[in-house]
Amino acid sequence: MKKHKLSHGQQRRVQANQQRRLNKAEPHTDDSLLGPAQEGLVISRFGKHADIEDEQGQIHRCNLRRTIKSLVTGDKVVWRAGVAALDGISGVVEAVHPRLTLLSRPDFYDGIKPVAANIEQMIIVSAVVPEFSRNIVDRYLVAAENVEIPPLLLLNKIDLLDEAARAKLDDELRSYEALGYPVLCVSTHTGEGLAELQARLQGKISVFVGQSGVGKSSLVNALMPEAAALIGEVSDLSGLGQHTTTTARLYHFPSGGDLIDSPGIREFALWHLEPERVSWCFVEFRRYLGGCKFRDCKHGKDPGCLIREAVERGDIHPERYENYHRILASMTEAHNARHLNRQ
Ligand SMILES: Nc1nc2c(ncn2[C@@H]2O[C@H](COP(=O)(O)OP(=O)(O)OP(=O)(O)O)[C@@H](O)[C@H]2O)c(=O)[nH]1
Ligand SMILES: [Zn+2]
Repeated sequence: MKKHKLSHGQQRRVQANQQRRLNKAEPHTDDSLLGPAQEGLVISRFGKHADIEDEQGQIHRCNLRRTIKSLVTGDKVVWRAGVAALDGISGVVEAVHPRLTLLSRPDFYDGIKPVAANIEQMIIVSAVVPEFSRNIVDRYLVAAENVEIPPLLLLNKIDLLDEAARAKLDDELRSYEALGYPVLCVSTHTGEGLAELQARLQGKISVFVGQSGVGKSSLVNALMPEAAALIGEVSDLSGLGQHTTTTARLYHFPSGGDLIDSPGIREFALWHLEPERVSWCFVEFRRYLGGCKFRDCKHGKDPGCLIREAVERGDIHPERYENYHRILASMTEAHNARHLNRQ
């Protein structure tokens, strides 16, 4: 779509409106009444406010300084407490610390929208029934590699497998462990593997991602019974009435570690990446990248392709190679479909 140009008069009006909005966003707090600067953690962000947890675990609803360009759940901040005002606001966020990681999603208006910061572990949940899907797992692994958040493969509903099926699955899983990915089999029904999962959650911020029906809600329920009911609902501590259905929220597991969750995060998926990036996201391809005979090698039938040769030698799993091409093909298809829609 073509953007049309604004006249000078229109531009001035747009600027004046923006300024008015900014003025409104400025905290009505009197700086002389603010306490000393302290560290905090963003539990949730909505509109012009954020719930900040202090180092004692207390939550304060804060305004944001105008200088803050972006603030999301999981951000570590510097903030100052103020006198609780009638509207429930009791502090100001002054600055945001640099982020270790950032999860974003495509946004219709802004292109891409940040959703959560500082996630340290992406738990890719899949179910072993109707069957374990390498293709889905590989797509999520690419998504995790792309945002550079270490993944953990979690196979749920393990109670539904008999011994033979379990042995077959273990073979498949060993090929992922060989790539350096940790793998864990659990059952929220029998409790198998949950203690090990709790150990894996310690000391970091995790997210659960995976397709509908794999058991993410059951997992949250099993690990955090009292918070599960809240997730995806309105978080409204002050009665301000903002609906935050899609806002991500940070929860503490009673057994240690943190979870950032929202319906949007659970559906986190792979969107368009450049083909070179997809190749890089297949960790076992990295050592060969740049070494193929042709610089623009598509790693298909091209002569002198190091990656295909590695598959033929048995150094790369044939299904990983197949899924790599499937991912590229589905991206091209989606890209072409979008392009057609725009014409
Ligand atoms: N047999 C078995 N069934 C399970 C297990 N965990 C979850 N389920 C069942 O799987 C179904 C889906 O579980 P949910 O927890 O709702 O899955 P979800 O991933 O949250 O799905 P959405 O809410 O659709 O995103 C439910 O019927 C659960 O009872 C398990 O360990 N074993
Ligand atoms: Zn190649």
